[in-house]
Amino acid sequence: MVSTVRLAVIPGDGIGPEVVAEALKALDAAVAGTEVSFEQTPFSLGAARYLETGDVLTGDDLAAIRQHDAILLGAVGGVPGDPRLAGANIERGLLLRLRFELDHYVNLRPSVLYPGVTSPLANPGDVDFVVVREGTEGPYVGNGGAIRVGTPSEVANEVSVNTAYGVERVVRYAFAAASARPKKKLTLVHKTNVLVFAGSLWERTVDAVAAEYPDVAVDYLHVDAATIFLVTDPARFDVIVTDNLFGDILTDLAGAISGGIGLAASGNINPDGRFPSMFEPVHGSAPDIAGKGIADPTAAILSVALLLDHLGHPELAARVQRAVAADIAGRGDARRSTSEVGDAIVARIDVHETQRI
Ligand SMILES: NC(=O)C1=CN([C@@H]2O[C@H](COP(=O)(O)OP(=O)(O)OC[C@H]3O[C@@H](n4cnc5c(N)ncnc54)[C@H](O)[C@@H]3O)[C@@H](O)[C@H]2O)C=CC1
Ligand SMILES: CC(C)CC(=O)C(=O)O
Ligand SMILES: [Mg+2]
Repeated sequence: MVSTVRLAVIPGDGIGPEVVAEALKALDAAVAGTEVSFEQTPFSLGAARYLETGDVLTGDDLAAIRQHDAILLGAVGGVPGDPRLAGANIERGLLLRLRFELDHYVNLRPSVLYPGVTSPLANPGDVDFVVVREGTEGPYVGNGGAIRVGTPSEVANEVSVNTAYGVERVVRYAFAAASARPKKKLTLVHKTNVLVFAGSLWERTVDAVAAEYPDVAVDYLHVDAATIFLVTDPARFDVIVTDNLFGDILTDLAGAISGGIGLAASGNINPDGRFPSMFEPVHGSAPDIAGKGIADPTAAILSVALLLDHLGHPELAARVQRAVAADIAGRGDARRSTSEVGDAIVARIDVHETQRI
């Protein structure tokens, strides 16, 4: 059946537009010759737009984005500490607002150590796990405030919000994901020994849902210990379920052990399908390398694979993933530009049908 997907494209700031350009080339190649096509609408959003117009995300922007089936985002945010962006809070006003308004309660972040990738770990073993990070609650909701700001007696609060409704739905998603994977293991990561109220809610919810999934082995790690095991024994993980903040931190580490942040893809999923889900690399706008043409676009390209899978085209997703795996296997130490990596992956997507990897 012929289908046209309405795709909102937010290239964003820094290396965002550079990697999104390559991701779109890969998307075109993946759907070429199929009955799936994408109708793209670009949205100019991010720090650059704010500096030009003073707008971060208007009601009209949001309404227009909602009309799409999916979103591809590069990265947003300027140079950390740039005083011109002090009042804007691009990350909260744009990125987090999209995640909250579009109810992206699952932030899905797979980590796979592809053959040929150099991990900084001596013996990484079989790294193939996925972090299911809660995406709409936790300390990122903006529930806080400060008094006596700028004085020696300043007090600043940032409250973590955890609701039974919010925790249960993401835990259910994580169990279903674990049950569908070969290892069938779920690890709750939290800090229940000190964050006792939220920790207890997460623990009780996991225990309750676990009763419905006797096939899934469940364990628990405090987040500090989880960082140890991600480095010493990442193969022990299968599905990690955790809150918004811990998941943010753990997935940069997960990216680093699986070959670098330039390979780490993610999906901000609204599993109910009421709103468009949003796919983006785990990394940020990397102002330190922006404009140099050296950003690795692989994470953005793998985010396209997650997008295709989410839209019900696992065979097209696999086409992209196989091309990436083949490119990675042959990379060696040669440094390539952003577009050279994109072109090489696209070439492998194109030959996919004749040269199965
Ligand atoms: N989803 C998003 O839009 C995110 C936005 N940010 C924003 O991005 C800006 C920069 O944040 P940072 O903390 O520096 O994190 P970052 O992820 O942008 O960069 C961290 C380090 O990783 C490197 N790096 C990142 N992506 C890479 C790639 N594709 N290829 C090669 N190297 C890569 C960078 O050069 C830098 O050395 C900030 O404004 C931050 O708020 C940060 C994380 C996520
Ligand atoms: C604004 C931040 C929450 C973005 C980020 O670092 C992430 O989602 O990984
Ligand atoms: Mg992050």
